Amino acid sequence: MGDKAHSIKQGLLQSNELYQYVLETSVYPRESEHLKELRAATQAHQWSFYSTPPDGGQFLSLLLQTMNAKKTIEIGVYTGYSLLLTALALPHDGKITAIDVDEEAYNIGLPFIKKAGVEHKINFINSDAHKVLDQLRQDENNHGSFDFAFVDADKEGYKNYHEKLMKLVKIGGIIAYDNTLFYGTVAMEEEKVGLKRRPIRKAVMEFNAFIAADQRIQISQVPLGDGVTICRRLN
Ligand SMILES: C[S@@+](CC[C@H](N)C(=O)[O-])C[C@H]1O[C@@H](n2cnc3c(N)ncnc32)[C@H](O)[C@@H]1O
Ligand SMILES: O=c1cc(-c2ccc(O)cc2)oc2c(O)c(O)ccc12
Repeated sequence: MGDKAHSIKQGLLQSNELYQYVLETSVYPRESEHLKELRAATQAHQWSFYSTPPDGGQFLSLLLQTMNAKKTIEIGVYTGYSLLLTALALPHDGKITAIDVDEEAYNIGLPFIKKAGVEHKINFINSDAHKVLDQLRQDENNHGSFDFAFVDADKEGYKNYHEKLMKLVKIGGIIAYDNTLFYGTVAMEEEKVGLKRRPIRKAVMEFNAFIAADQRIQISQVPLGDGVTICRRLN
């Protein structure tokens, strides 16, 4: 179900055919039915392109399970594709703090989260994530307590999120940032990028340079989905 949902996009690959090949060979056959259903329900929504692409999602799921993540934080939930894949990847007693200003979008995905039997792992906070991170930081018990963070919200806020998350994620923990190649616009001349995308492209480019210079983390720029940068906290 919903396997054509991403057929109009080629992601960052050379061709649509190659992207379809990856999806149909390696991703869709292994995607949970709950994720397929949530993805299909999201298609009717006006910002369905916000949803984490299934190939990027599959990678995050592998990462979460490889590192035995138990306590995670997600900034930018939308209808919950990345949230549901995280909840499915965590153990039964895993916990996710999920933050978004848009509760209506979350309610579109919630029935699928419930059907998958993983709602108990999720603490959804309907608020501005910058404020929530400030509140979490005020309690020292939260310092170094998260195994994993996924950031997929306001791209202009990524630098700010990074400083706050560096306190909350444990040494050896992972912070994953989505859209760090932003449709490939980061490598395009500004004049060739549509006006609407320019401010986000600029913010993403500044963030990429900033993160590359941060010696407190190890990084890898993964060209999956819309580009995901994986950061491991070193100290
Ligand atoms: C790209 S979508 C997230 C997609 C989601 N990860 C998924 O897989 O479907 C970005 C979300 O960030 C939320 N957002 C933007 N700025 C925010 C902020 N300052 N605090 C909390 N949520 C924010 C938006 O409401 C939107 O739902
Ligand atoms: O085109 C977008 C825009 C955003 C975006 C920009 C600013 C915000 O405050 C929130 C979201 O996010 C996107 C995204 O995550 C994606 O996967 C594709 C496109 C966009």
